[in-house]
Amino acid sequence: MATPLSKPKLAANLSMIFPEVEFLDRFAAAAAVGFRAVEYLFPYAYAKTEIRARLDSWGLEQVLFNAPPGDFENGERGVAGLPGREDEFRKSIELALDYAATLRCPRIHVMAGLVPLAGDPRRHREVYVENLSWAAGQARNGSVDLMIEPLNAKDFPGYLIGTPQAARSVIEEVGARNIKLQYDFYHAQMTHGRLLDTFAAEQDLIGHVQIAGVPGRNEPDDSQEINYRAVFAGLETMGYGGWIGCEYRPRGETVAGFAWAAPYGIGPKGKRQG
Ligand SMILES: O=C(O)C(=O)[C@H](O)CO
Ligand SMILES: [Mg+2]
Repeated sequence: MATPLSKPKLAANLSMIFPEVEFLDRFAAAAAVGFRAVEYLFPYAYAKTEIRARLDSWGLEQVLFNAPPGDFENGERGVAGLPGREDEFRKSIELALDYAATLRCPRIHVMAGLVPLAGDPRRHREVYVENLSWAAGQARNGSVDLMIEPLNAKDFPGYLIGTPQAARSVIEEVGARNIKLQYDFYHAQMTHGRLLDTFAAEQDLIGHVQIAGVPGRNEPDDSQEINYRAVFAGLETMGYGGWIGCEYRPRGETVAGFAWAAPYGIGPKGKRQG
């Protein structure tokens, strides 16, 4: 029997899909195929008013972006857990919150950073907890949730937070209601599998979800390992009503690859969802 059709709230990740068009034109491209919400990595190369204008023009909700990650081009993946970078971290959060206010974005992913081979993970974790405690207080005034996302060790060797359990441990130690877990099914499958079980175990902390196919991080379709029809049905059964970020690299032209999303109203004839 076919899995009952769920109605996942899909958000377009504009850092990954529509690579064939300029970033600021991706908002129109997402709206044209039926998305009502967008997320991306870093908006800082653009004036926040430029982005706000596109969200308004195309009736899009901004659901997530990342705090500045340090020197991303040279391999840094966050500074929140890097000893000695505390001042830079605080300035990065102030900038991210300034963008979040204009973009009316309720979630910011705060990347933890990489632990060097000679580094002490305990010290890095200590710094991450201290920085997140400070940042949670800053974000609370603007009703912003700060997200922690476990990243898989194959793509992100040395990343400070590799499992949902490690994320939970940090969140519980920080003890702030606005620090939440970002559950990316791509990283979860690359790291541990048992996707819906681990989702259920951490659901009380989960504030955002992302998806992609495994192993290619391409379209989340039947050519890849994860059965997303079953995942969406499971999320619906568990009462997850949040956004699901489509954070995948299209194999070819983005719109040609939306067959997987057609049942959810996304595609060349996309009808606005919800
Ligand atoms: O890589 C991912 O899955 C993310 O969502 C991070 O925000 C960027 O690396
Ligand atoms: Mg992700």
